[in-house]
Amino acid sequence: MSKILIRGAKVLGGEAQDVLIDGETIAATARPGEIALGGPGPSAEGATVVEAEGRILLPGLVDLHTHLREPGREDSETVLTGTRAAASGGYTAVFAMANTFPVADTAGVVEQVWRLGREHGYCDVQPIGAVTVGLEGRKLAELGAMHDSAAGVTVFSDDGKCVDDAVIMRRALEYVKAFGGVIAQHAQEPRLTEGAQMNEGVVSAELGLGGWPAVAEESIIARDVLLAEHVGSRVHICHLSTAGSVEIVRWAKSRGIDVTAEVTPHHLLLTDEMVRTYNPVYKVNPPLRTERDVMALREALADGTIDIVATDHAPHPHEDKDCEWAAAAMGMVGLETALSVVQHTMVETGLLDWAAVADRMSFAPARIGGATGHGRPVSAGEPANLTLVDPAYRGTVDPADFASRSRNTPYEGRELPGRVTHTFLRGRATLMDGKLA
Ligand SMILES: NC(=O)N[C@@H](CC(=O)O)C(=O)O
Repeated sequence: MSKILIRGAKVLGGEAQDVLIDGETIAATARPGEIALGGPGPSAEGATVVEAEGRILLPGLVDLHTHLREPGREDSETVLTGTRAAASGGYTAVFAMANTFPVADTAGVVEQVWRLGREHGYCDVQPIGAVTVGLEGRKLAELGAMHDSAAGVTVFSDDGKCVDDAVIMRRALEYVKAFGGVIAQHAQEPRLTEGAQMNEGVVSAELGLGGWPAVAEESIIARDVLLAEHVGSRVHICHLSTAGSVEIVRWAKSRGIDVTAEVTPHHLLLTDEMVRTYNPVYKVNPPLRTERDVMALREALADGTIDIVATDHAPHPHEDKDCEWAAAAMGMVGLETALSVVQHTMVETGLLDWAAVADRMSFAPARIGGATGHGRPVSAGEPANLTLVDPAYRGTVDPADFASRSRNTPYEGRELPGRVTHTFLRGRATLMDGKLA
């Protein structure tokens, strides 16, 4: 059994402590020096020492919204490359979206993705099952069979597409209620977004690009929180992007409706002004919105209206992005920059402390998705799923450094703070001194 002693890190940004990992679990936490000096409790003899003074120790990050692309689009990402990217970004568990080829709408496909995650061992992969067959929105997929499979699916989503039929959405909410599952909705009213290319507003009018109105997102969220209330079931809203969406979720929570919501790092930082460059790296679903929306999303993440940060890591190969705006695929990679963007937008602005970051990026997503063994306190007896961050680091984003197979980052050349130096999955370093194991 291998031992690792992490010395002097600020646990969740608080007091500096020593943390001893023995095998797959945290064996002890103590004041600096205590464990090494052979105080009472487990011995650190023979342990590999990680000097971590000035660093922040967090529970391993959990991403509720990752596109791993396997099966079917291995030219963009595979379970292996995507989980390596996850480990690089400090993640110990990711939820893999169902919009693969074939779609993850059967027990067979979700089990395949889950097995690949286990075999590669960089990060736990929890497949998300499709809500409807083929993501077509017409017929419920085999939700029960996916739940009962080895993959144990509890989160279902047609992400990339909206479950726009209210009756199908109602049935899905009713169905998952039986086993405590959750429907993660991609809120996009399809008729209101036909031909949409970017946020509908001043910039879209000036550029003459098809507008994507905020109401297309907000109307679906309003409907779905009411459906969740009616059915007495649980709904999760993917990638909130507008100030109005925040208001609806805030209202729903004040009514006691069982709703949770996520925001992506890019919606916390970037606006539709970027589209003036016509660089398709900024093309994403939902689209980048306005400064006012960005500020509302930050406040909502700070006050808990928005529960979590989820990356919506959406890898695309060069040829699908290096083309004219209208033809380009939507989406950005995010796993390897998420924590830095959150540090920049939320911690360095004073909106969140590190303990709250641990909540929004580990505790809460693990709870929403039911990721066993993840999002646990950093204390003795818990599984050693941990992330070590150097918050003082300043560097420029270079996509050539990415472990992801795709490079479609909107942050190329941008200076962002912080760096994940180590990631531990059940006591094993998947990332050590910034290098993948
Ligand atoms: N978020 C994105 O812009 N893209 C996602 C799916 C989606 O369209 O939501 C993808 O799978 O590429």
